[in-house]
Amino acid sequence: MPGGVRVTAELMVGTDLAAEMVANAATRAEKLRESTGVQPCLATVLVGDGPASATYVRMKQNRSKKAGIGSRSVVLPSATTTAELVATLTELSNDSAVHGILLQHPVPGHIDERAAFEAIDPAKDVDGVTMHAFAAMAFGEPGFRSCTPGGIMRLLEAYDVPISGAHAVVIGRSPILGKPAGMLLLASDATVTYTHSRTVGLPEIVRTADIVVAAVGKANFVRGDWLKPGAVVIDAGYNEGNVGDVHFGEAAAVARLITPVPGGVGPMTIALLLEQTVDAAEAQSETAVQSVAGLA
Ligand SMILES: Nc1nc2c(c(=O)[nH]1)N[C@@H](CN(C=O)c1ccc(C(=O)N[C@@H](CCC(=O)O)C(=O)O)cc1)CN2
Repeated sequence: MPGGVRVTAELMVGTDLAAEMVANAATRAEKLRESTGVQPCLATVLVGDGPASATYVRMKQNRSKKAGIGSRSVVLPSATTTAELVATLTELSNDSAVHGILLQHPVPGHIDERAAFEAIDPAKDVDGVTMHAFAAMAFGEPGFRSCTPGGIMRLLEAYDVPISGAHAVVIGRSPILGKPAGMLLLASDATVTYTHSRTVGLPEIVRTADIVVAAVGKANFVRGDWLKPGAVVIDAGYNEGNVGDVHFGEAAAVARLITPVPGGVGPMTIALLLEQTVDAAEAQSETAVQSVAGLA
């Protein structure tokens, strides 16, 4: 928690809710193992040696392990080509012992990340990065959610934030965060404004928001005087040193509700990943049973 600041906003804490979700996923994983002998398994794919990405992947593996979810770790060199990465993801997609696949974002710049994401079988896309998952989010249909955006929606729900009719301003348009976050908010009947690096007059636009989702990857980027008093502020930033995209001290004096960094959106991201891995394992073992019975 950022120290020494005057906080008038209520904190939207993700840690407890995330812990509940992980405990629930662990119970379901255990039940599945007892009833079918199947242990949910998440394959993580990391390309290159970026220390932050390596840390996040390790966190995902450690938390999987604690929840009784198996993990398969694939680490590829920075020079990996798009074709090689696609081949790895296709192989994992065809491996019946793997139920969920996560390709850590970002991949090195020479790789076509969209082509790589699309090599993930939608049934194993527990990180919600394929176009299939995006369409389900956009149309409000069931399916895997991108983990941070899905986690944000759970937090908004847990804190009874009215979404229908609210003006939500999303800052950032990354494929794993800003874009799907806007789609999920739209599917819940918010009026959504996407903003990004080419947006003109960003502070004025943000000042009209009832809900602000900051997902730019720039530490302390959103200032207190950009916010409408009483706004709900979701800080989805994960910058070096555990600093968010929102200037917490300034924003917490203006907002009604605000997520802290750390302890806000971050833990929800991993909790949803584990929950969706168990969802995938349950669905795949059900399909396997049906196919043995000649029903699938
Ligand atoms: N394929 C994906 N790539 C990336 C994603 C993603 O969801 N899918 N998200 C981001 C970062 N990220 C996971 O990869 C991530 C960042 C931070 C946290 C987190 O829990 N942070 C803690 C603080 C860190 C700590 O406890 O040491 C917090 O906010 O409380 C989780 C996930 C990038 N790429």
